[in-house]
Amino acid sequence: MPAMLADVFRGHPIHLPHSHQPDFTSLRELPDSYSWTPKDDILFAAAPSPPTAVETIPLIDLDHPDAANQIGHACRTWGAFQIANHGVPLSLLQDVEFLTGSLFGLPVQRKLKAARSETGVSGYGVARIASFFNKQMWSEGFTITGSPLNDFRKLWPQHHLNYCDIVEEYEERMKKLASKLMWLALNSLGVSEEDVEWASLNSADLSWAQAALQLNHYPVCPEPDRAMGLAAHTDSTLLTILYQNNTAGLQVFRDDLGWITVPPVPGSLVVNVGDLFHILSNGLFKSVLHRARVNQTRARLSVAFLWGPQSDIKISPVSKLVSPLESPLYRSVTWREYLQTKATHFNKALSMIGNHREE
Ligand SMILES: C=C1C[C@]23C[C@@]1(O)CC[C@H]2[C@@]12CCC[C@@](C)(C(=O)O1)[C@H]2[C@@H]3C(=O)O
Ligand SMILES: O=C(O)CCC(=O)C(=O)O
Ligand SMILES: [Fe+2]
Repeated sequence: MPAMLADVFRGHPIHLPHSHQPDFTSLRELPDSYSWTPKDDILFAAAPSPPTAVETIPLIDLDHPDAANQIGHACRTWGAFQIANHGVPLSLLQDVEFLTGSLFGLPVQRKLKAARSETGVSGYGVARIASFFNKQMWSEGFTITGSPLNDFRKLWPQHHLNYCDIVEEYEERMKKLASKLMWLALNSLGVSEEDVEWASLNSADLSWAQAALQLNHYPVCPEPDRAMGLAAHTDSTLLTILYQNNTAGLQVFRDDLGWITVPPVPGSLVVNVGDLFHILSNGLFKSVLHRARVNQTRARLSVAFLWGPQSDIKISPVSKLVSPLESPLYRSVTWREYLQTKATHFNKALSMIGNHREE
């Protein structure tokens, strides 16, 4: 029985005050505990892109004959891109958005019945990275790993089965899409299935992979310029596929450009390179630093499909991508070890896996 994501934080309890969430809707002013300054996050005030900025992550049509190269280029330059013609039915995206809105619209006491435990992954609460910041984030989240049945029964005693079906179908579609994207990106580097033996059993067998679904809600905020929806982070995944409702808020960071907003494109999905893909590609693909801002007029919802290998598979740079005269940039690591390193060292985790830490 492979170790599952749900066990990953058993030895890493974290105390987060899920139950002290304010009633976001009733606040006219931002409480001090939600007011961020550059002292709370050094990149908080880093150059935001002007509203007229033309540059943002590329939108790639998966039906385009050159899609693999476009994906490879986006992974090397931005670590993120949007996709159209991805094959996930619009009706399913709408169902997932409806489920997410309905979940966060429940009374807080009901949501707390499914609160995430201190050592758990699944359930309702603030993002796990909240423990690294002095200020609170203007958001609430719900994480799903494995079957959501038990949690959903507590949330919707009558309709939980319908919602479970939606999650199951969404995860099924997402895992096929994630695998397709991974191979398109790797193929663009000349890496094929024989070069990654743990993932190459046969392309229809995705049992080497696992995932978590993170639902996010960013309520309308009275003072968005001082608030933070989800603080800057990279995902620990191979790839993350993100659905955002029709409300801007996601930003990606580029050293040369600062924070760049990712405009919502109806029906499209955002793809982020995660830290494990950065490691696998020996640093050629960049795991993207991203965050979510909030606004004064429209609540924002997002759904992140966080995808990686089974917890005990060792990920190391593909040997074809390491020059014969150099050692790999990263040592090998399982997703379990990496999540645990991240739980303790947050954004330093990737450099801690590096083989050249003194540089
Ligand atoms: C598999 C996982 C990735 C994640 C930690 C988790 O165990 C489940 C939630 C994921 C999430 C979503 C919001 C941002 C993030 C950094 C966090 O705090 O929880 C990611 C984690 C991650 O990618 O490291
Ligand atoms: O809400 C967003 O746009 C970002 C969400 C995110 O980064 C995450 O869930 O990991
Ligand atoms: Fe993220």
